[in-house]
Amino acid sequence: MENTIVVIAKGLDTLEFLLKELRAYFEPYCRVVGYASHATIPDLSNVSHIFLTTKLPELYTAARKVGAPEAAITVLNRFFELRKMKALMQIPPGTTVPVMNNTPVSAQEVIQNLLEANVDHLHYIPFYPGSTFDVLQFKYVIIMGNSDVPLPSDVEVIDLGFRKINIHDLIDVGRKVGVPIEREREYLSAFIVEMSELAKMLGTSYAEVQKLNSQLQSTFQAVKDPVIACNEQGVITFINDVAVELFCPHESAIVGRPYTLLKEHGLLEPFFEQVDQEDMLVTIEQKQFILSGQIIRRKYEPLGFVCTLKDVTEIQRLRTQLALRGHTATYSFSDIKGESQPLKEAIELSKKMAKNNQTILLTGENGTGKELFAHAIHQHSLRKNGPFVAINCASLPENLLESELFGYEDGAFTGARKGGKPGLFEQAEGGTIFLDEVGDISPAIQVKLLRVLQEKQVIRVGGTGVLAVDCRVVAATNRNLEEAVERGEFREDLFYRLAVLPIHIPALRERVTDIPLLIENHLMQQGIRKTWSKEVLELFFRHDWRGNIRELKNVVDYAVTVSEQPIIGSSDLPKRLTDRLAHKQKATVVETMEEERDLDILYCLYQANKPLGRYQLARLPALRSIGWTESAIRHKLKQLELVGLVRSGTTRQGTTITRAGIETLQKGGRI
Ligand SMILES: Nc1ncnc2c1ncn2[C@@H]1O[C@H](COP(=O)(O)OP(=O)(O)OP(=O)(O)O)[C@@H](O)[C@H]1O
Repeated sequence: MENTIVVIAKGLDTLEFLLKELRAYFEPYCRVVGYASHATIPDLSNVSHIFLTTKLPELYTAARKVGAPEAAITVLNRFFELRKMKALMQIPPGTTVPVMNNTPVSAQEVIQNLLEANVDHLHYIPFYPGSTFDVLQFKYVIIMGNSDVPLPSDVEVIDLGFRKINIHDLIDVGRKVGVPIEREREYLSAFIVEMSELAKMLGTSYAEVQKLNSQLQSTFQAVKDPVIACNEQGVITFINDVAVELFCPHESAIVGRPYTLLKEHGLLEPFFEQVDQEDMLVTIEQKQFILSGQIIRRKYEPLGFVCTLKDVTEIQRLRTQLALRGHTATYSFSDIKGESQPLKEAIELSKKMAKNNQTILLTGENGTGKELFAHAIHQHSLRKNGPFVAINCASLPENLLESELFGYEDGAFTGARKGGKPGLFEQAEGGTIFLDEVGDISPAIQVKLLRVLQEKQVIRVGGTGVLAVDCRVVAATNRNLEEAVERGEFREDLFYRLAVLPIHIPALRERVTDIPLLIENHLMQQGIRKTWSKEVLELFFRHDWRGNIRELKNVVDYAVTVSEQPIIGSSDLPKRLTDRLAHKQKATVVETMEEERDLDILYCLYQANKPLGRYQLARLPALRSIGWTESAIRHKLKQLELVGLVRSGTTRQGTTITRAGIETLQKGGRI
């Protein structure tokens, strides 16, 4: 399963807001994508986590239809930004206030949230598009970030903003997908700071805020590590059960009492004295913990401190797990299934080249198995006992990719870790580094990479010292790098350095005889057995498989999920696949694969009926599911413009289809 999280929302505004929040927490460790429930959601059978924004059954049904049966589907727990609640607290008790949202269920959900948080001094009534009562009879209306209904100006609108994701949901899933502990701790501290600022703002004590917000309480209980917060007088304002167990198992009603009541309270003293401390290794009850504390200040005024403890054995376990995930090759040649001649030749060649120490360049379309080959080559090489470090060069912004690859020195940029950080080339010492999507790297990184390949040396970002590295490079790309060189987009000298030993991985359409074996193997891994009608297999043999094995696996998962018969027939296949085959039969003019691919893009522009940028095109499920990337779309649009089928604006105005483009679609039987 891919390390990808999907969020499905009812409204686009909410979706956009939540995507930003999720991406900030999970990226670059896990990909996050989102869909509105009314849009066509592509097959998600490869996705590990699906989040729904609200409890609506239609969202659940949408997720079940496209997700793998074993994917975790979670309804996000969400809560308002606490500071926004100040306005609510000032409404006189007993006032009737409509709570507006885009459906009755979500309006009710917000009311429930408010009541659970003990903000129960008001009488709330759900209000949504279509509600029959006249809003004018009320003095206040609560809205959540947007209002689909125009509101009269004499009603006081209290905007609680979009509800944010409960930090507990982030932490919980973050641990499963490999978000580092540092980020978890950073979020937790920020959350506590927000709480304490709110307390000050409302003029209440921390304890009152804690009472006010049961949501917060459950968050702290759900955090599995001890958390203690004190105000500036050293009075305990939060403590979760794990911390009670560790520091004062025989006491009760601890909140509101001085921290000196805790066992080992001397450890917290520096924070009380407002001395900022580095993380410390401490031993409590014969167990080792990392103690981190944060002094909470608003402007220069101290508000107290928060301490968290992390069990060292747990940290070590997580580190090993991450290291194992990132730094070992998990597949060998026996995992590459297929008996066709082109595949056998690619395997034989790879086995021979594996023994050599030279740089290998794997080429092939998306989803052909390049990554699988890279793992297998490492396992078959003399470096097999060394690390295998993989990175997708297209998935990170330029500066992050640079520091990931080459490392950085202390103080290289704001937020740089103390003591610097070794890059992946250093971490791959004695092993192999796999540079996936190498064709997408920027000119600046191309220069740096060339240096590593030529000199076998790296210079960390912000550093001057030269470090010798000993690792073998295996790179992969789905771009035609020779063409990129001709167009001046890829350095020629780097191309020759990378393509010392080139291996081409054949596309699935060049080895359709492997399809039955691939299907059987894929289903066997999930313990499923199914029979496929002859008609379906014939369709599979004729299909273009532009997303290759990844697309095949998705189609198979889809068919297995929707089929209710013992034998899978063509009616169980995704519509886009059968549609495309139907179009293909109609087409007389368009024959080559390349032209088919052009038609896909032209058709999307035709359907959109307005200019679309390459970013928007790359996010269309119809193009993404068959492997179109943003950079591939950019090149294709340039080609189509040259032959007059599309027109692009001078700046970022997007691209439109021309009359000639529409005629091409007609000739191709698409419209
Ligand atoms: N010969 C094969 N036998 C079994 N599974 C395969 C084979 N080739 C590819 N796969 C599976 O197909 C999926 C795509 O493979 P992989 O990620 O290696 O492709 P890729 O060429 O690196 O794709 P991309 O260019 O998009 O990164 C993976 O789930 C992989 O396990």
